[in-house]
Amino acid sequence: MSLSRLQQPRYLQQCPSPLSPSIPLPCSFSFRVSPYSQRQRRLRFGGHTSSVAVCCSLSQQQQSQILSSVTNGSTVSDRKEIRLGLPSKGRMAADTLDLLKDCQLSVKHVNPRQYVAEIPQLTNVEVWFQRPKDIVRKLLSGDLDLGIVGYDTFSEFGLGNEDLIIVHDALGYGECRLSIAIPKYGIFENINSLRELAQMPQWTTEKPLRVATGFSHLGPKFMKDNGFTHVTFSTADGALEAAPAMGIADAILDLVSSGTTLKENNLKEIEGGVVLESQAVLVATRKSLIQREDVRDITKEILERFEAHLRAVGQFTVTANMRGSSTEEVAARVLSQPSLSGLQGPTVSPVFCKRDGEVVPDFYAIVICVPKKALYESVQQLREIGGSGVLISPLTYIFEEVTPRWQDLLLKLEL
Ligand SMILES: Nc1ncnc2c1ncn2[C@@H]1O[C@H](COP(=O)(O)OP(=O)(O)OP(=O)(O)O)[C@@H](O)[C@H]1O
Ligand SMILES: O=P(O)(O)OC[C@H]1O[C@H](OP(=O)(O)OP(=O)(O)O)[C@H](O)[C@@H]1O
Repeated sequence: MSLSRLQQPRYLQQCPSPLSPSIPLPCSFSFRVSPYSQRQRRLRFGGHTSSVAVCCSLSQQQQSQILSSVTNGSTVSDRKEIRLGLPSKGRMAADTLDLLKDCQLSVKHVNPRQYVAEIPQLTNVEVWFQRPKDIVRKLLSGDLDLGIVGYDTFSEFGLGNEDLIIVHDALGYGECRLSIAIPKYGIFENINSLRELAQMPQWTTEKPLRVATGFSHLGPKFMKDNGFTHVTFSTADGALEAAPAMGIADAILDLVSSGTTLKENNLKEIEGGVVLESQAVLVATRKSLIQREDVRDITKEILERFEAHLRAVGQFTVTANMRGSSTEEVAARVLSQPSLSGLQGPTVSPVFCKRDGEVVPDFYAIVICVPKKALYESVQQLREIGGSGVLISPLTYIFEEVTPRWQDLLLKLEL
């Protein structure tokens, strides 16, 4: 499909305005950077600090209102094209494009100010660049068929809706965890677990535990599931780590990857405080997959490419020469070594030469895949059993006979 067609206003008219945020939370911080360490969170509100706590637990009624508002969008059968949502900016954007490129699915993005692009290898697929949370909302409303987001965003904005299906749960980037953190000092000095935090006598109806978080769905649910009765939540668009030091919150619930931001703000994680582990995932809507064969075909192709690439990323191909009496004898020697069994066992091929006018096997060439982590160990084991001329090459794709995640998906769809 040519971009010129995509640029026509019809598409822009078809694309609905973004849904309102799933949870209307009135409070957000604006801040300017002060001359402290980059990861220290100091917020300034025109020279004054402000203390705001907004209770944002969701009632059942609110949740069902949100769900019905997001599921009443356009139906998938209205559209002929297949829409894939990709993060428009932020941490996930570049890595997502890199993954697609590594799978020979480069996105052709002619104009960086436009939010629509194409993947020439995928017929009839429109790429829409959106904020991760909007990708999830638009999957729910039926305005996207497929999307790539962090599992945290999927869980927070997907609200457990069964129409969203994770097609690939481990795309290998955007790794982080959603975790509770508390100050290292003061009344929290000796608190090291969620249980201890819940049991602190300080939390009462009048003075509940105040948690600052951007995860207004997962936060209250997690705390309730873990026995916190006296707890309120406040929110902000970033720099949550500043909230305890500012006196706005007692604890925070935020994403952590290296842990540097917590450390530099005198905060610590606690045992049992991880709500979820996250990385980038490929999501599709059940409706699109069930109703449209072309969506299933494209999903299968993307999934197969992802699986083949990601399987290959951790492996090297190793070839070596070896003397021996037969292919079976050489194979047995290779298999006697723990790191040399490859993905399905070694390939052993005779290398022929002409001796006294006769064509005979001179030596054997073996080919195996070895995990990158076990490379040196494997080379040593090969040498021990007589391997020579060891060649190592990177692997690009490993296509298996079947794609396990595709089989799982068909089962989930009952197809
Ligand atoms: N250390 C980290 N902190 C935050 N997000 C991380 C981290 N490591 C990986 N991620 C992933 O990146 C995503 C954040 O991406 P991005 O910066 O675009 O989001 P955002 O700031 O939440 O989006 P928005 O600007 O739309 O509110 C997270 O949802 C998570 O999946
Ligand atoms: O464990 P670390 O590696 O230190 O990363 C964690 C920090 O990264 C994210 O913030 P980000 O940098 O995206 O800025 P934000 O606070 O404005 O969202 C997140 O909200 C944490 O603050």
